[in-house]
Order: sequence, then structure tokens, then C-alpha cells
Amino acid sequence: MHSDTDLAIIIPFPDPVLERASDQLEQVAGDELISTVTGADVQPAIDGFWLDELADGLSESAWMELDLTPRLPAGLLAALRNEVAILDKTEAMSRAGIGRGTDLVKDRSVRRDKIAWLDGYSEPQRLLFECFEQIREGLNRRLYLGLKRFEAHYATYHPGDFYKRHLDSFRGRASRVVSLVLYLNEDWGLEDGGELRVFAAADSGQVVGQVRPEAGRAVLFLSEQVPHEVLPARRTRYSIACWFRQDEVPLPL
Ligand SMILES: O=C(O)CCC(=O)C(=O)O
Ligand SMILES: [Fe+2]
Repeated sequence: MHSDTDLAIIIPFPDPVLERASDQLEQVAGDELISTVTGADVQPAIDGFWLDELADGLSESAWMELDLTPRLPAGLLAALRNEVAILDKTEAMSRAGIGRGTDLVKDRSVRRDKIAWLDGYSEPQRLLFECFEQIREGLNRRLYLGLKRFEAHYATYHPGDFYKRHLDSFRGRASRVVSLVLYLNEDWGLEDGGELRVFAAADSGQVVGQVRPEAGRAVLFLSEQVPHEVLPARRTRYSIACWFRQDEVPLPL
């Protein structure tokens, strides 16, 4: 049993020397990039009632599982999965780090995924960012969180990869406040492992949920309060992690 205080604070960090993922996409993808969502499909189905549900979930239990499929333009999940599968073959995906202030390390005993930051330039990313923006505004209006912006990265977990139990942010740092993880994997079975295990906010030893990373499924939680871990994946697992932040310019985490 662990107390809240011995939790590692594990935070991925952007690597400024990496090329932007969209440059990599343009260079490598060519015809592999599927054309995405057009015309009438581009109507985000995010409404006030749904945003009420998100706000209630966060304020009542600090975390919730969601199905984003009906909220996203048709074809968007497939287009995002296609992007990350292409990026996964390039230098754009790099080993994720864990960090605390300036003690940034890439510790393979804690996390083994690879990440690439989204920049919103490709059409699928632009559409996804529109949805994230609506969620940001909706949560601010309902919970007065003062979320100023969001950041998001793709993550790939190859067979055997995991991410040990952690929190996404320091308490009271006013940086990462709300985490949203969106999964992109088709036909993810129980035998594929890679579930997100969620622990009670108050007692980090108690498991309160286990989420299968099936395409369209998502998890929303308070970054400073909800410990979680990614169990070892048995096939390649694709996701997008997004953090809504209170700071306007990046503060040291
Ligand atoms: O992919 C997931 O299910 C969670 C990933 C995570 O916890 C993180 O990137 O901080
Ligand atoms: Fe996390």
C-alpha cells in the first residue's frame, strides 16, 4: 500500500531539439496519409449537456471514463490512428521522459512509451484541437478552473511497454490541472493488456477502475489527484494524452 506522498510525479516533457511531428508526417507519409473528414462530417457534437456530465464527473469523483466517438467528426479517430502509426515509423516518436523540475530522466523502469507532440497543423489534429478547446471552455464555465490552454502528445506503447503508477502534476503547481487520454486502437481485446488502471484519489492503493484502450474511449481526470498506471501492452497501443493547463506560458513542472 502506498501513501499519496510516495508517489512519483512523472511528467513527460517536450524535447525542443526534435523536429516537429508534422514535418515528419509530410516527409514520410506521402500517399500513406488518408484523407480525413470533410464537409458535413465536420460538425463537432459537443453540447452543453455533455459538458455538464464531464464537469459533474470531475467534481464528484475526480475521474471518469467517456466515449468520445459520437463527439468527434466521423473518420477522425481513423485519421489520428493513421498519423500515429506513420509517426511511429519515424524519428518523430521519441522515448518519453520523466521529470521533476530539472531532474529529467528517461527511466525505462518507470515508463517505456514513445511520444510525439501534436501541433495542430494537420487536418485531423486541427479538428481534434477544436474539440479539446470546447472541452476547455466548457470546463472553465462550469468549474471555474481557469484553464488557459492545453498540450497533447501521441504515445505508442509497443509490446512489453508500460507506465508505472504516477500523478501527472504536482499539487498546487497551477500547471497541469485536467488530464484527458484518448485511445485509438481498433479491436483491443482483454488479452492485449495495456489497460489504464486508475487509483482512488484519496487512497492511492485502491484500484477504482480499469480502462481498456479501445478506439474512441477516453479517460478524464484531475491531474494532481488521480494516480494511474498503464499495464504492460501485448500489442502496439496508440493513444493521445492531453493536459489542460492553468499557466499561460510553460512553468517548470
Ligand atoms: O495512455 C494512458 O492510458 C495513460 C498515459 C499516462 O498516464 C500519461 O501519459 O501520463
Ligand atoms: Fe499519466
